[in-house]
Amino acid sequence: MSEVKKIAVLGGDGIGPEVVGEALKVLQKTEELFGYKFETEHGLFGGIAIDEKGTPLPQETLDLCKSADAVLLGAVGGPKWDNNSKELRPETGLLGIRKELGLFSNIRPANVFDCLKEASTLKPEVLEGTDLIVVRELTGGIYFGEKFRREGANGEEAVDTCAYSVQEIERIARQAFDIAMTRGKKLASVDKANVLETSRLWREVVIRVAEEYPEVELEHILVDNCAMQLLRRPSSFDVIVTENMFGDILSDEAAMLTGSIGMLSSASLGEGSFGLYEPVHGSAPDIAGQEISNPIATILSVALMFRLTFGYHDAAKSIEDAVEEVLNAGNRTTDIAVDKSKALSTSQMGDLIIAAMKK
Ligand SMILES: NC(=O)c1ccc[n+]([C@@H]2O[C@H](COP(=O)([O-])OP(=O)(O)OC[C@H]3O[C@@H](n4cnc5c(N)ncnc54)[C@H](O)[C@@H]3O)[C@@H](O)[C@H]2O)c1
Ligand SMILES: CC(C)[C@H](C(=O)O)[C@@H](O)C(=O)O
Ligand SMILES: [Mg+2]
Repeated sequence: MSEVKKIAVLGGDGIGPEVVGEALKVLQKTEELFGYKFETEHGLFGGIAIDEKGTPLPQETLDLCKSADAVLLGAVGGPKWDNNSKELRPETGLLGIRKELGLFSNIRPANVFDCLKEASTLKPEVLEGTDLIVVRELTGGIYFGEKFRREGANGEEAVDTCAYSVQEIERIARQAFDIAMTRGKKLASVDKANVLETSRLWREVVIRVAEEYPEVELEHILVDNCAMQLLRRPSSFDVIVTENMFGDILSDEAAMLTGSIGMLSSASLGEGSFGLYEPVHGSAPDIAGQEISNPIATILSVALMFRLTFGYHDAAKSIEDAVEEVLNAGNRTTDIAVDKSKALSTSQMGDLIIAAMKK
């Protein structure tokens, strides 16, 4: 009998609750197939928490996450809260939870399913063999630097500061090298060292850490060039490590190699096995409530949770194989469909995936 794993479930806003709903079906199917036991507890987070509790990250939600083995998150945000002050923005809760839980490493895999090459805007021959992971630093940089307004020579100015310590760069670099060692032993470190002081330090530290990993082939690449090379030679990348904001942007770009942002899963990790798992996409207000969102990113995030936090590799493989089987059979949600008139709903896609899961 396996021990019960406690999962804090934060549906959030927009399409968050609907994609998380499909992931919960996957948890239930895993219990039936593999005998693993999960206890799920829901928490208010994001815009809905602002509406009901007056803050995007209520203390009880944070306590719930801290008492859990892992967190499953949908997405937060939406136009309703866009003009709120910083404290009352859903996104502030997202940054807060990452910081409070010490989740400095954000792993965003982009592997291209052969049958989805048709959904990508790139030519199939350019995509051939593309399987990369973006390792994004998640609790530092410009997102967390001092921010303020001031009176400048020409009137009001806004200031965002970007800081990185050696220790912050070292730990994310080690994570990325460790991941590269388990894969193709290639690491691209992305920075803007021709302009930014934080990037100069980033490069120095990555070069130092690289001495511990002589087997890994290290490439330094400037972020603007990387954005271009991701579209020109995506299959040449294995692991990409970069700072917070560059990682945010490059991972959305990498999503389009897979066909849709609705395909990209993520794991946010700290020093231990605890992790927060969420799709890379947001709350998609433009399609919220229509039941047409793609639940695969969230379902694949559950597979990441099984692998990285629980060590349930059999169940993770069952999910990944089921997703591939369902896609190979031609099933598509709107975002990845060529013929949109035949697209499935969110729950139809979820149901097909759980039906395809095997022990
Ligand atoms: N982790 C998060 O919670 C997170 C991440 C990104 C954005 N956001 C927030 O979400 C809100 C909307 O942001 P945005 O529109 O820039 O980005 P978004 O990722 O929500 O949507 C971008 C586009 O992708 C589509 N899309 C996203 N997920 C999809 C899915 N699963 N299936 C099909 N199509 C999908 C949307 O319909 C939209 O056209 C903002 O408030 C933003 O701050 C939250
Ligand atoms: C919503 C926003 C704060 C968030 C980020 O920039 O980290 C999102 O874009 C993401 O990628 O998770
Ligand atoms: Mg983002």
